[in-house]
Amino acid sequence: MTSTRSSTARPPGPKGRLLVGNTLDYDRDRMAFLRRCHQEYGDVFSFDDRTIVVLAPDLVHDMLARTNEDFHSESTPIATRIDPERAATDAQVWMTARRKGWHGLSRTVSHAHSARLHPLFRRTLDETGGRRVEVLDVMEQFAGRATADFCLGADSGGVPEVLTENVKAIEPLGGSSQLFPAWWPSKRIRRFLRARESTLVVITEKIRQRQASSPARPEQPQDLLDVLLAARDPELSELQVQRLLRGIMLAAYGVPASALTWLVRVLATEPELRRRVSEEAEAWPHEEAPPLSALPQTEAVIKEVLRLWPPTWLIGRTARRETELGEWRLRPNDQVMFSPYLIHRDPRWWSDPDRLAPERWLDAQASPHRHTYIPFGAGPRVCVGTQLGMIQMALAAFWLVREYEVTTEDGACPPKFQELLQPQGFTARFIPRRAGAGSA
Ligand code: HEM
Repeated sequence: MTSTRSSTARPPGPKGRLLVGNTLDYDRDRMAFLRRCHQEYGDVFSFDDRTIVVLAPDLVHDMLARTNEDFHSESTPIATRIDPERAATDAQVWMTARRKGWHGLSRTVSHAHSARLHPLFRRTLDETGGRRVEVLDVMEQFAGRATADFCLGADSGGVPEVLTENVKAIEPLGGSSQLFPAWWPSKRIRRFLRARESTLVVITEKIRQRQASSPARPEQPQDLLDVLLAARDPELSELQVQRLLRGIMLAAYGVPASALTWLVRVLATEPELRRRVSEEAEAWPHEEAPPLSALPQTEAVIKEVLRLWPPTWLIGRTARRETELGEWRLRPNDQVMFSPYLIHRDPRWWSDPDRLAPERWLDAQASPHRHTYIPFGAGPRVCVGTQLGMIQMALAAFWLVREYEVTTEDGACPPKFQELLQPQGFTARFIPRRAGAGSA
C-alpha cells in the first residue's frame, strides 16, 4: 500500500482533555484506551505530542531491530533526563557484558542450574503448607530464588530478599504514566532509591567475596558470576559485572513470576490441558529433569500462555535521533510504545485469537505470521533469558503436575494491566502428593 501522507505528519489520535491530554483516560484503564484508539485510528496513533503507539508487526519489528542505533530501550521508574551520548555509552557497556553473559546463559550454567531448580521449587511450594495463597507471591519467591541461584549459585544467600524489595519498590512507580524525579519528596521514591542502592551494595559484596575466595576460575562454570569473571577479550570491569547481574536478576524476577502464575492458573482451571501435560510428565522415565524437547505438549501450552498473557504487555522505545518509522517522522526523545498483548490477540494474525489453543503450536506446517509472536521481544535487545525462561516454565509445569494437586476457587480472576500483566488476586492451594511433604 503506498502512502499519500507526508513523513512529517504526526499520526492521528485522540486530542485529549485540556491540560491533562489523554493521561487520565489512559491511566484509568490502559488496555481499554489502547483498544479504543486502535479501533478508531488504526495501527499507528499518537498518544500525545511526544508519544506514538505502533501495533503493526512489521513496524514494531523494524524498530526493535534498530534498537541501540536509532532507538534506545533504557528506561527507569523515575524521571531522568536521558543524555543521548550517555545512553549510547551505557548501551555499549551493557551490550559487551550481555554478549559475555549470553554464553553463560545458554550453555553449562543453564544445565547446572536446572539440576538445582527442583529443590528450590519444592521448598517454595512446600512452605505454603497447603494453605490458600496468592500464587503470584509464591511464584515471585520461586523466581527470586531461581534467578539468585542462576547468577550466584551457592553464594546467593540474602539476594532474593533485596531483589524482592527492589521489585516491590518499583511496582507503585510503574503503575502510572507520570514519572517523578529522584529529588521529589515522596516516600515511594525514597523507598525505590534505598532499595536500588541496597541491591547494588549486596551484588558488589558478592562479586568481591567471590574474587577473594576463589581467584582461579573453575573449569566448569557453575553460575553466571563464574562466567562473567572468567570473560577475556575484553575482561569485564566490576561495574559491568555488577550492572549485568542486577539487570538480569531484576528482569528474571517479576516477568517469569507473572508468566508462571498464568501457567499455574491454566493448569489449575483447564483439566484437559492439565491431563495432557500430566501424561507427558508421567511418561518421562528418568530421574533427572527432562529437556524441553521431551515436553512438546507442555511447551505448546507455555507458548500459548505467553501469547495470551505476555507479562510485558506494553514495551517502549525512545528515538535517539531524528529518524523515521514507516511513513512517520520521529524527533529525538519521541517515545514509541507497542503492545505484544494486542498484537498476539489481533484476529488478522491469529485465528480465534482469544482461545487458548496449544494445538496451533503442534502443527509443524503452521507457523505464526511474521513478527506477530513477541513475548520475548526481538532484535538486539531480545530477552537474554528466552531459553532459560522456557526451560524454567516447562520444569515448573513438569514438577507441578507430578508432585502437587492445585486447587483454586478464583480461576476467573481478571487480568491486571499495570507494569506487568498479571492475574488479579489469583489464589490457590498447592497440596503435595508425596507422603510426609508440606507438613512443616
Ligand atoms: C517467561 C519468561 C520471560 C519472559 C516472557 C521475558 C520477556 C522479556 C522481554 C519481552 C524482554 C524485552 C523487553 C524490551 O524489549 O524492552 C526481556 C528482556 C530481558 N530479559 Fe526476559 N523474559 C523472561 C525470562 C527471563 C529470564 C529467565 C532472564 C534471565 C536469565 C531474563 C533476562 C532478561 C534481560 C537481562 C533482558 C534485557 C535485555 C536487554 O535489554 O539487553 N528474562 N525479557
